[in-house]
Amino acid sequence: MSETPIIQIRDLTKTYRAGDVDVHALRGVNLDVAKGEFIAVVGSSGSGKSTLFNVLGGLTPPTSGSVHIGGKDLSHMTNAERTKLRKDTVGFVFQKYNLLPTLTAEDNIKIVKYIGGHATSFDDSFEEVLRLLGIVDRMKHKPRALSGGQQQRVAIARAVANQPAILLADEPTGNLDSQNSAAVLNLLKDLNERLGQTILMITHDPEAAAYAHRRVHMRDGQMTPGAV
Ligand SMILES: Nc1ncnc2c1ncn2[C@@H]1O[C@H](COP(=O)(O)OP(=O)(O)OP(=O)(O)O)[C@@H](O)[C@H]1O
Repeated sequence: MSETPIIQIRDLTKTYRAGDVDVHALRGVNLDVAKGEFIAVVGSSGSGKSTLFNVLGGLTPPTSGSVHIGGKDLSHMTNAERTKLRKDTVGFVFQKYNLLPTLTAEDNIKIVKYIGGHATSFDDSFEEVLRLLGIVDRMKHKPRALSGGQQQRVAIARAVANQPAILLADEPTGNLDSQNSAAVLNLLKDLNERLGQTILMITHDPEAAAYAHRRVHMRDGQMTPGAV
């Protein structure tokens, strides 16, 4: 029995207006992502990868085409609906960890829950996530007292704190040495395999892409499939 894909993208276009010039960042992208997949999005600089993530994450509206996440159509959402999508359905991890320097690791993670109006203490299932990420004993530290790899793990914990339907990771190992990169990639793999987290990850690194089940290529705003 085949389930409806958690992400369905059809004929998606995004055109930016830069002065008098139209920049066609996405030119008809089609993609289905099954629940529980881990997909690497690869492609040269300027091919449209970040634009695709910005549309999927509700940060920017598409120009045409459709995007369904968990059955909801993003292309016709109001700004308020897109904000809700960002809060409830999508988790983001970036190359820069974007942690608040004055807050402890614990509060950096919990802030998502405060904003979301949810519980202010970690429940048992989230303690499991923290254990998986290997940061239980780092919760009282501020970001400057953590290594880059540890900061990225805190950022990942924050991204999955609300149990998002999809996790979007944009070059999550771009700032890390090879040892920390491997640790972060193994954690993403664990989140995927043990908790069934659906993950899309942009990367320039073929070794990072090899952690995914499937690799898709962006080129000039279009997508071509590719095997890992
Ligand atoms: N806000 C914007 N206004 C105008 N043009 C933009 C904007 N954002 C992106 N672009 C253009 O859209 C195209 C796709 O950019 P995008 O950032 O999506 O590519 P990318 O594949 O993520 O690149 P990189 O790997 O360098 O991050 C590029 O030509 C870029 O210059």
